Amino acid sequence: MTRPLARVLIDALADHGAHEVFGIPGDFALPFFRHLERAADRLPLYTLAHEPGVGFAADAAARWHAGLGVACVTYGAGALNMVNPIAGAFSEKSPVVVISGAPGVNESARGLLLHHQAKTLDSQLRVYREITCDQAVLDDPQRAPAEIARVLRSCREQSRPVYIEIPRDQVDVPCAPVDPLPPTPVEAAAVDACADEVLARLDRADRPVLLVGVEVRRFGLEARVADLATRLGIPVATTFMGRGLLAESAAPLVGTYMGLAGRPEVRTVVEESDGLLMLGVLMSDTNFGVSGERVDPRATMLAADRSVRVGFHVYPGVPLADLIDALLARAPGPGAGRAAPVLPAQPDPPRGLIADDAPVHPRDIAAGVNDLFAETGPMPVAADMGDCLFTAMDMVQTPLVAPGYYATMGFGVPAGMGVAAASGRRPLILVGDGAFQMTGWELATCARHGWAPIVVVFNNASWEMLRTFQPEGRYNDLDVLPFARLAAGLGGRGYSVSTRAELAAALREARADTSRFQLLDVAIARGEISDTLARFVAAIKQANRPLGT
Ligand SMILES: Cc1ncc(Cc2c([C@H](C)O)sc(CCOP(=O)(O)OP(=O)(O)O)c2C)c(N)n1
Ligand SMILES: [Mg+2]
Repeated sequence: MTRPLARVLIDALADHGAHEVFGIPGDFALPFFRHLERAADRLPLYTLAHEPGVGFAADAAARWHAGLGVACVTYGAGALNMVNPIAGAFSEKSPVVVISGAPGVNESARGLLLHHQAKTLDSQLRVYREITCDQAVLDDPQRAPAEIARVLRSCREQSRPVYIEIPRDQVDVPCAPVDPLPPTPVEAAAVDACADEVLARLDRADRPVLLVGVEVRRFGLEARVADLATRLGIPVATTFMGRGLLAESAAPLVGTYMGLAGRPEVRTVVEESDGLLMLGVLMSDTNFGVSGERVDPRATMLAADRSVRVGFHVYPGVPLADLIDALLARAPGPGAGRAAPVLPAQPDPPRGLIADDAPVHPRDIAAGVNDLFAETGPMPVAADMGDCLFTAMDMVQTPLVAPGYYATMGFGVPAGMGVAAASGRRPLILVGDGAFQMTGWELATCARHGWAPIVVVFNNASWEMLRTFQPEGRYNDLDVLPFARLAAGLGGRGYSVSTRAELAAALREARADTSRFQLLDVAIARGEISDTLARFVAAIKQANRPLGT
């Protein structure tokens, strides 16, 4: 039984784990949006104001669901506007499906240059080939079902964005339904051999450690990894991007590894391990760039990107989930493994904000948020790039979406809205004044979707993180903007905060008002940065200092 191609694609997205669509239409996408609007019962459509926001929201929704995020845009001006968010999703292994409208199959035959066209009609496809793991152009309804099945399986299995282009004259063409493909075959003997060798190395090690990263979250493996660590009796650390993983479990968690920028006791455990098993970790500079000692590759094993490197050799085609299941099948029963490791004490996150007339420091925001969460329960958090992200490290562990590796600004506000759509919960958004000026205006779309996030703007009138690297740069001076006053015009409620007492009161009132978004415009003096950012910058400077200095 055939249905219009657009509806076949929408059903396939839902069948592969999509829960909603974020988008902005255009004339090349209008026919597809007509079907989207009719299919709202399967996939609700949320429109935003600017395509970067669409991409960030879809990325955050994908992370929240550990499923597919969907970003639907028009050809050219729309899709090319969204390149940065999708590049970030690729870097941070977020499974976003980009759907772009396109000129009709025969439109190019007229020999005219088409509006929104860049260099050539397939320039956009070539750009997206660089930031997605698979692509399809649905210009043939006979091949479309197989193309969609292939691309959506790639998205799920690789946890990376994919690109689907749908010419506007193909949207209503009759098309057969999509049969989801079976998982890509895995060589069981390779998985067994790999698991045997990994376990043997862990058994031989005096100081084995698990380091868990972003893929554990993306593939929904947190409970299995917690069980594995507990049964093996091996301490577990998370990477900067993996922060929050296992926080709710009984696993022997030592904390977040941030090299010289993190707690020395965590650094010691990781860097002095003689059997480091890294599960789903990105070998990035933000995870390892400020390491005290370079981890010894002979003592490390890395399972990521569907392969496992053990020392200097690699087992290709071994997905993380298959390895973890094989290790669990071999692990000793509960309590039969090594004696539970002695763990360094976890520091208490700052609490007890002193509500006085002192100016606000980033650590006061962490304390105020921790007090709030203790009182009324935790909220999911979306953080932008800047000191707000480093301050989030001092907040109690709650689900956090942030550009921890790709490090793009502009992520925070639209990502918080994506979490609101995906979770149905009220998020807390942390954003600097610089990043707010990029995508903060998306808050104006909250009212039509019924979202009421609490937004804390770290307003130091500065690109302060850059100033820590290059203090003499006057270009880091930004204007003091009245964000609280602007909030009302965008449909929200604003609070001007310049003292700790005003911060405490604003957090309480904002939490109580669920009628619209709440924006706390918190004045912070230039030069006042979180302790974590201060350590990170010092570590970067130390790690990058010229040899011999
Ligand atoms: C889209 C984009 N443009 C530029 C940058 C570079 C950059 C940073 C990173 C290093 O690449 S941090 C930073 C300043 C952020 O200012 P603000 O949001 O006010 O936060 P804070 O004052 O806390 O620093 C910039 C411009 C970036 N990360 N992302
Ligand atoms: Mg700033």
